[in-house]
Amino acid sequence: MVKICCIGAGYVGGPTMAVIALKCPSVEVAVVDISVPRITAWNSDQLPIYEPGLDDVVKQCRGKNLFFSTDVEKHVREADIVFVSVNTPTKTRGLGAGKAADLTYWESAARMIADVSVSDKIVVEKSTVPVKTAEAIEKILMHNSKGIKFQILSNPEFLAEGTAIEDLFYPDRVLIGGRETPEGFKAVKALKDVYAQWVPEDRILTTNLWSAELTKLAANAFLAQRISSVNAMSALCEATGANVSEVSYAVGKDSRIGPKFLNSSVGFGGSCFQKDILNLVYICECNGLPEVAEYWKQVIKINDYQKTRFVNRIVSSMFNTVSNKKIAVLGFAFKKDTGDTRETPAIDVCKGLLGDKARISIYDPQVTEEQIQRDLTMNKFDWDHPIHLQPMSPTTVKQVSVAWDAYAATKDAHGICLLTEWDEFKTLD
Ligand SMILES: NC(=O)c1ccc[n+]([C@@H]2O[C@H](COP(=O)([O-])OP(=O)(O)OC[C@H]3O[C@@H](n4cnc5c(N)ncnc54)[C@H](O)[C@@H]3O)[C@@H](O)[C@H]2O)c1
Ligand SMILES: O=c1ccn([C@@H]2O[C@H](COP(=O)(O)OP(=O)(O)O[C@H]3O[C@H](CO)[C@@H](O)[C@H](O)[C@H]3O)[C@@H](O)[C@H]2O)c(=O)[nH]1
Repeated sequence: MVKICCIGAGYVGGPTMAVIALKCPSVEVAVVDISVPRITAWNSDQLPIYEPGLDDVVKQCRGKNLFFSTDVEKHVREADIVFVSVNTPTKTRGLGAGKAADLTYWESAARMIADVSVSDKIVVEKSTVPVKTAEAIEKILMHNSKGIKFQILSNPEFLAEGTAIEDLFYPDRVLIGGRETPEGFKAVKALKDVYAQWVPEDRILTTNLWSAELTKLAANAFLAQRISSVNAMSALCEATGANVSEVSYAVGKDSRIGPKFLNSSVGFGGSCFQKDILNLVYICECNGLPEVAEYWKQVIKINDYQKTRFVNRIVSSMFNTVSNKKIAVLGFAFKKDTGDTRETPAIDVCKGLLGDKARISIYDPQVTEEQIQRDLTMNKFDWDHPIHLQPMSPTTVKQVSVAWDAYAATKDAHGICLLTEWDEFKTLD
């Protein structure tokens, strides 16, 4: 029986491994994490993340061929294939701060794999990493002096939150990059055999390591660029009387452009787009490509501009002040069907309104008051570290209250900000 171990039981590791376990009954899958509360939650009826369809998949396999554990070393030692799906946050200090990926957690996982292994293994990069990371990981693993052989593969994940299970069941593509050597090809085939149990062969792409690593950053940059393009257009629409929904619909009808990812918004959020583009920008700069870096930086600048523009429009339309006015915020998650608030535009909008002394009443069907208060008091990029390493916020923002439904949040409000497109908001009175 093939044994898989995944280090990191987060938004990617949990759902991805649950689907592998479901689709490959002959594979034993262990998902391990240093966070005890997270693993406890994965083993309970209240999973640590909200994702449609996930409960059902986990219930079908947990205890059979899917296990969640904090015994990281034991499961790594026993595995044939080790996925690494740990945090790769934006660096907050030192060289490349504010842009480069912080590979602390990745490196410590790689060193642990090297230390505890007693047999050859395939190590799979599931986290999003800078191009050429595999080279560094190889160095760490190969210098183990025990004669154990490791093959490194890059298998970036393209799932989107809120549709993770659907995306994993029917992926547009699965990408596997490996070394172009006989051992590399053999490792690629071993991983391909796992996915081939439910993904059609023509959707499993194999490339060299660097292409796979870079494709992940490129795909996110292209997606985010579409949103910044339509959001930039929304500013011009508002200035001219054009309607951005009509414009984007008509533009998307061109089959060369296509209709997806053309919804204008308060700006994109989520743990990936900004982080991955900043990382791409840094890589371009390090490779002596300042023009290319500048080009991608603009995607982030427009995103920040859109969030600021939204706040400014609210304030200017309310006699240039929201001081002591009650503003209702409907939706705090970065998109519908998730409780994830990482880099949600709601944080910037709320902070902007608080800067003008508004009173804010927030309702989101999946986000707790505790999370909202943490988000509004946390420093930039602190959110992307393992939970037990995040700073606890000693204070709460007094002008912010959290309501139990949309009507309570909007009662007596001077203005309403609709920040997440939850379906339940469509049918409100
Ligand atoms: N969230 C997404 O939609 C998504 C999609 C594709 C790719 N990614 C990438 O996947 C990676 C993981 O993202 P995520 O959203 O699942 O993050 P996450 O924070 O939800 O999960 C990461 C987990 O790794 C654990 N961890 C960190 N260091 C560890 C170690 N040394 N040993 C064991 N466990 C450790 C943390 O405790 C945490 O539970 C990131 O690189 C991200 O960019 C994310
Ligand atoms: O037309 C659109 C589409 C999306 N968004 C916003 O963009 C953000 C990101 O949305 P989405 O891409 O659907 O969710 P993520 O879970 O962040 O998924 C992205 O980031 C993941 C992590 O790398 C990748 O795996 C996915 O392929 C990629 O879609 C959200 O704030 C959305 O509201 C828009 O503003 N307009």
